[in-house]
Amino acid sequence: MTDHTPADALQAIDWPAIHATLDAHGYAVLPRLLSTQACGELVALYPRRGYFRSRVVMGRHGFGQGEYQYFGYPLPAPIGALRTGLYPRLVPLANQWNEAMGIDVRYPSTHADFLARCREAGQSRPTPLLLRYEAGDYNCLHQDLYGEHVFPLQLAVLLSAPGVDFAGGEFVLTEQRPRMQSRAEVVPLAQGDAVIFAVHHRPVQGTRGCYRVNLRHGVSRLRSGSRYTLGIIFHDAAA
Ligand SMILES: O=C(O)CCC(=O)C(=O)O
Ligand SMILES: [Fe+2]
Repeated sequence: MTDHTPADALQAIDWPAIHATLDAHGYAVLPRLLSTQACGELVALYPRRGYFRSRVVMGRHGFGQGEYQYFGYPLPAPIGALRTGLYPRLVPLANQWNEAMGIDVRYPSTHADFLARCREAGQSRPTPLLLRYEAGDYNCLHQDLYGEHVFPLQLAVLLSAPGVDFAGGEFVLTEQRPRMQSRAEVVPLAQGDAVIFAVHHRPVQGTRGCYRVNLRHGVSRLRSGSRYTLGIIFHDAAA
């Protein structure tokens, strides 16, 4: 979508189809959400420390191997626009999921109002991030929970070109169903593709009513090259 703004790209998406896919599988891919050029511009931010509030070396925390940096406020324009523009498209599904899971929380229709709710609970630090993996690096299965307030869907955009910039490094999701063994799903992504996925859990309709499955996501080991990702999480983090 080289000549389109993020707002145009979001406008062109068939959201009912995305919601149906998220309901069925817990994740959905938005092909070519970002152009090759936009991906390159985001990767180029990585060494520019002024954009970021903190850097995490994953190996120091047992999170895997590789590193990531959280953006500070104000977010770079394309990231802020994506976060603000995506949120209202996901609210109807987030509210349906909570209703189906018997969770009382409902989400306000604008991201500004949801961030205000986060802030009142002490969650005021921005969570969008850039991740960088080199050969041998990986991201252990995890959930991006940063406090009491959680928006149930998040997004990751692959900024590098698989097969060109790197090999291996697949995006992986696992689902743990109650009293059952976990199931893994590998999500093939091209450069600029985004995957929307459940942060924590999602409802699944069974023969005897609705149950919750617990999701985790991570990245398999990079065989070679380097791989960058943009992560967009809608709740902010506690200090
Ligand atoms: O690098 C990836 O594909 C996964 C990034 C991630 O864990 C996230 O965006 O929350
Ligand atoms: Fe994550």
